[in-house]
Amino acid sequence: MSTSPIRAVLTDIEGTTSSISFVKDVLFPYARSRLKDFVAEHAAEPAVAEALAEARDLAKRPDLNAEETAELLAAWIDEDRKAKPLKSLQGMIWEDGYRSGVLKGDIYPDVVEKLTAWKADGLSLYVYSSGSVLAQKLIFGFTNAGDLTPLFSGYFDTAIGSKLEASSYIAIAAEIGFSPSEILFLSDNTKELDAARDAGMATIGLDRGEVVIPPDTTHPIVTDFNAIDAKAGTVA
Ligand SMILES: CSCCC(=O)C(=O)COP(=O)(O)O
Ligand SMILES: [Mg+2]
Repeated sequence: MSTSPIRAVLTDIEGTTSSISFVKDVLFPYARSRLKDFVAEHAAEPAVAEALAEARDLAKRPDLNAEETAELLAAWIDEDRKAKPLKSLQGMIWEDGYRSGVLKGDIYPDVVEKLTAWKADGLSLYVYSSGSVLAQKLIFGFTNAGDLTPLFSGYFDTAIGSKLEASSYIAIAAEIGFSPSEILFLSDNTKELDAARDAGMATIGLDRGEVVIPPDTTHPIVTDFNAIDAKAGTVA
C-alpha cells in the first residue's frame, strides 16, 4: 500500500505492456534474421561501431571481426541476454521494420485504455525497459492503436543502470523530479519489483499468463491494467 499519492507511473514493456510472445516470436526473429547484413552494411557508422566494440568488451573477445561479432550477438538473442549493445543494435534494426509498416507495436488494449485515462487524470507516464530508448519509442510510436508516444514524458533503458538494482530506480526518480514514493512501478518481473520497492516506489506486478510469478511474492499482482488504481498505487 502506497502512503503518498502517486504522481507518476513507470512501466516495463515486455510482459507488462506487450506480450513476451510478441517480443520473442516477432521482434527477436526480425532482428536476428537481419543482424549479419545490418552489421555488414553499417559497421562503420559511429553508433553501430560503438555497440560492436561494447559487445566485444563484454565478451572479452577483442579479437572478433564485425562478422564474428554479429554471430556472437545472434547467440545472445537466442539466450535472451539483456546486454546493452545488443539492445542498441536491435532497436536500430527494428526501426526499418516499423517505418516500413512490417512491424507494428503490439500493445495490450487495457494498456492503451488505462495509460490514456491515467494521463488525462494528471499522472505523468514513463517507460523503463531493457530495450533501448529507440526501441521503446518505436514500439509505442508504431502500434496497432496508433502513435502512443504523446502519452509518455520520458524513457529509460539500462544506460541508467540494471533493472535489478535499487540505485537505478532512485536515479530515475531524481531525473524525473518525483520522490520514489510518488512513483508506481509496473513489471512482470518480481526481482525488478523488489529493486523498485527497495528504492521506495510503490509496485504492482503483472501476471499476463506467460511467466510464473513466485507464489510467495509480497507485491500485489494483477492480470491487466484495468485492475490498477494508479493514483492510489494499489489494486483497484
Ligand atoms: C523495447 S521493445 C523490445 C523489448 C526488449 O528487447 C526487451 O528486452 C524487453 O525487456 P523488458 O525490460 O521490457 O522486460
Ligand atoms: Mg518485463
